[in-house]
Amino acid sequence: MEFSSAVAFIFSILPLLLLLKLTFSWWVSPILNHLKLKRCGFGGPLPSFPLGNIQEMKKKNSLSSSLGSSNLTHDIHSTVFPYFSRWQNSHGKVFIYWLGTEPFLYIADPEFLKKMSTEVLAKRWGKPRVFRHDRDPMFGNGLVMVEGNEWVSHRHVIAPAFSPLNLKAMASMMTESTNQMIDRWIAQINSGNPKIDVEREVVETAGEIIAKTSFGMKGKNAKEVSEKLRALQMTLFKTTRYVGVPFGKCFNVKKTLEAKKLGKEIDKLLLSVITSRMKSIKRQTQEDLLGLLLQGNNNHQDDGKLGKTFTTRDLLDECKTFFFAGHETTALAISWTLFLLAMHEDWQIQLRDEIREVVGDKELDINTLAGLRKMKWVMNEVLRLYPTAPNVQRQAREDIQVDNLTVPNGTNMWIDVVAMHHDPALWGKDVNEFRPERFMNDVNGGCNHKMGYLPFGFGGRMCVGRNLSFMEYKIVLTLLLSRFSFKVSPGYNHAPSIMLSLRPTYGLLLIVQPL
Ligand code: HEM
Repeated sequence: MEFSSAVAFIFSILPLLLLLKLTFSWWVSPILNHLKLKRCGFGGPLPSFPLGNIQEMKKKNSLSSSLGSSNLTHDIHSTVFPYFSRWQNSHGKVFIYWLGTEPFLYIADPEFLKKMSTEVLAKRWGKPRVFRHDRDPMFGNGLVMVEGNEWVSHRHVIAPAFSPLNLKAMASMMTESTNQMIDRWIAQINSGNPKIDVEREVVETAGEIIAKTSFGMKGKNAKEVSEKLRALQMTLFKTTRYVGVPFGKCFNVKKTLEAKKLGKEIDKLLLSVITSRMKSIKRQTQEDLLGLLLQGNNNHQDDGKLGKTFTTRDLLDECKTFFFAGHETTALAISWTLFLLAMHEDWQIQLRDEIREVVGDKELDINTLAGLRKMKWVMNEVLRLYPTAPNVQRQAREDIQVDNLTVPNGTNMWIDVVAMHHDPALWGKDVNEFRPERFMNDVNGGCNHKMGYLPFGFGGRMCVGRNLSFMEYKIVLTLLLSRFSFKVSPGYNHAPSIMLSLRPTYGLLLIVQPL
């Protein structure tokens, strides 16, 4: 065969080869995987090609996704995850379901989780690759997504930035933003409207706080970055997504392009902050997270690497990661707390008394805040009933043996924290009641399994920012409870739902009265 006809032949069979490859990876391979998982001992709802179980996941629960204003129940699992609640009834607390052609191991059994996680070191866990691409504009290769030895070195550099000593310097930034929010509320109340959507307000304030504490941005700039980052999150999570489905992105090209554009704009804004801070690295005095990371890496090299670990790209991804992982989870914990306190006036009074005794006229610093014990029980109980990070995800990077079951290498995992936090078998009959005192003498709140309470995840990958969130939670609540009392507004519609975090779908309308 002549050279030119050989080339022509190769080109003519290329589409066929491509078709075979796609057929194998999207059709044959998932079927083989399904059979393998069945052989390994896992059941679950029957998937169909190409959506897997997505169709069923979109079906609304018969209870409907809104609980209304008259039924302020905390029994929310079947509202926020109706499909998991249905599948649990027929397949138990551990089963396989499918997002498109990707298998996910659903876990709501803490004993299974304990056995599985003791088998695997933190650095050997993966994060679902199928989410990596989807969430790239938000997290890039930041700490939430990075794996293996790279994760070890990122975590090693980042963790000390959250030490109590470093957090101390951030308290005043938090107080400043909260006081600005309080001034807005007073102006609104004085104009005759005491109904405030506390979720919208607190999320906005927490966005500003994290922009200040992460990248040292203030005023208009902080607002712009935080607004763009939030717009990106909305674009990615407010629309119906077909993660795991072949050509899933094509279902929503407009939103995908919008997310990409926002991602680039944010990168540009943050990049200018990072480069100007790198130039003044020797004079580095700012005590925000970026400043601390730069100080920790201050032997600036010419090859684009910052000292031990971080490139400029790494820093950019970490700044975005802090923003996304940090601000909404904390803000929603504060918002759900205000809601629960509005329902339980006795606890508002108890916390106000504690604030008066422990804080009084003292400065709001980390040592003083440590004395707010009841406030910590309240935070724990709020994160039990309304875990703002409602699930934890992993991917197996090796076969994992749990008793007589094998979790095959590559299996994605979805740990349903909402289900475990509302399981009467773990917490008893009062599981759906707000009882902060259950944490009085037990950090695990009386849960009968130590892996049944996971608001901040588990093992070596547990939330690195939890100290920052404890401090922010206590500062914001102390300032708010010292100035206002809260009641649930008759217009509030109780509809917790998932948009990455667990949030109130229609906002959180409370009646706020100055004390
Ligand atoms: C109430 C507030 C918060 C909650 C409920 C929360 C919850 C979580 C959860 C469940 C995880 C996953 C852990 C796992 O995979 O086992 C996580 C990881 C993480 N969180 Fe938080 N978080 C909060 C606040 C924050 C804050 C304030 C920051 C930073 C400013 C932050 C940064 C991170 C990062 C970077 C990770 C990834 C850690 C790693 O994989 O090594 N979080 N968080």
